[in-house]
Amino acid sequence: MVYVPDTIFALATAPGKAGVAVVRVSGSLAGHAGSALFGKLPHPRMASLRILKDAAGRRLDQALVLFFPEKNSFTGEEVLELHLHGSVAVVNAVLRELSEMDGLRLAEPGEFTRRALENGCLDLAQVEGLADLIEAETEAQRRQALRVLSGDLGDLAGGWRSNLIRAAALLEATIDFADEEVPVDVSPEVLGLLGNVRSELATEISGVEAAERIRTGFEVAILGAPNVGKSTLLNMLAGREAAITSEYAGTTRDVIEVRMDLNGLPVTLLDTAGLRETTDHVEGIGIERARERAKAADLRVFLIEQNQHPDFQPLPGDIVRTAKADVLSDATDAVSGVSGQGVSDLVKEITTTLSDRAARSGIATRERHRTAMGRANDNLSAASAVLDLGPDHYEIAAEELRSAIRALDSIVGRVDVENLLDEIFSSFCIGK
Ligand SMILES: Nc1nc2c(c(=O)[nH]1)N(C=O)[C@@H](CNc1ccc(C(=O)N[C@@H](CCC(=O)O)C(=O)O)cc1)CN2
Ligand SMILES: Nc1nc2c(ncn2[C@@H]2O[C@H](COP(=O)(O)OP(=O)(O)OP(=O)(O)O)[C@@H](O)[C@H]2O)c(=O)[nH]1
Repeated sequence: MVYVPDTIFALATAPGKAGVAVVRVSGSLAGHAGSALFGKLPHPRMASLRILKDAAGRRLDQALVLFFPEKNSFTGEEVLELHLHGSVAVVNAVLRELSEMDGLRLAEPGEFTRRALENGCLDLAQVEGLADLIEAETEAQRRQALRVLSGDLGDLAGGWRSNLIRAAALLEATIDFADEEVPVDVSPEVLGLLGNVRSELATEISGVEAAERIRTGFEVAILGAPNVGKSTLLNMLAGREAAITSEYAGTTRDVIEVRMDLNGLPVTLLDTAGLRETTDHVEGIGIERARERAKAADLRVFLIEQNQHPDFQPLPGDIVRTAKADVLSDATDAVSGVSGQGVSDLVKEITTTLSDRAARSGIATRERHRTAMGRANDNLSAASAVLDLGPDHYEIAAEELRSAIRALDSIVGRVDVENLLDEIFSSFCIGK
């Protein structure tokens, strides 16, 4: 018997009151569900205004409806979209009506996208891009996610794949004719192909770190002695009273986080406990946390009281400013969270530093991609090494090429990814 998946439905827009709410239905019964709710289906992919009614003929809502035939929809299945008045009562009534129809059930998180993947409408990298696009809060995140959703990573991997398949074919041809006179030595061409792929892999691998930061955010820690004005500066940067400030040294103990959008880059600012020797147990824990988070941060901003020698060492690339610019006679390279002096200059320096790092990102965005590319790269360097040993070793080289191709195929989910799917889709919201 042919397996027919359930028809699924869910609210696709955010729950709660809204101008319009979209309920999506996908599966072989989507068209039936539409006919049951409002009669004759509209032209495919054309919006049409209809009265939705329950099984007893009572009105549920007046809605714009869309029908996508099989193979011509987001999921690749029949899809029905109901653009409802966005009230809790309307949405609940329509969801209840759908749940009472035979063969229909509520979708699991990410299940629409999972079907798009299973039906070949999206590859695995595009699914990741879609997840990132929905999570995107800043411009850099949106642009990066959209690139992956559009298939750029799959295209890149596909290009490498073609080159490696050509290289493998050249080797196979030589292997097949091993006992005969082979007129041409294929190894220069094969090495050329491998060399190109390897250098592009190396570039992409080196960009993943920056792309991961764009995805998850850069961390910037504000550090300095107690009372130097770290919390006051954080509040000025955040534009709100995120951290408690006081004249008592040792006020901040937990790490305070503030999310910001700096020129399109997602940044988490960290306010930390003032660094000093202390006998206070709780303050000591705070200082330990401050040191750990500062170490892991992408960038550190050190605030230093004029004429004081801090007992901590800025790393190269870190930013150093003198505190309390407003009470200094010479406020060069100083900043004040009270008067705002030097703040825009500080923000500019943080932004420039992080933008330079973000610019190193390529197309690949995840550790998963880096691992796959790294494995392919290892296979290719092994292949290149054995090629130099002569035609007797071409079989081994060809095997390494096949492994490299398999590694690259895992990027788009062509192989070896079944176990990943649950993990990837569990992060989706229902209705996506
Ligand atoms: N109302 C609505 N808006 C939406 C979506 C949606 O599902 N519904 N999307 C959902 O995420 C996004 C748009 N993405 C979509 C991607 C593919 C298809 C689609 O029908 N694809 C078919 C046909 C392509 C074509 O004819 O050009 C296909 O891929 O075969 C629809 C929406 C954002 N906006
Ligand atoms: N004049 C002046 N006073 C400041 C400035 N920044 C902070 N202060 C004052 O300095 C004191 C300490 O400020 P905080 O922002 O709490 O300092 P902190 O570095 O977070 O202190 P800890 O939590 O103890 O590490 C408060 O009385 C602030 O009002 C500044 O730029 N100029």
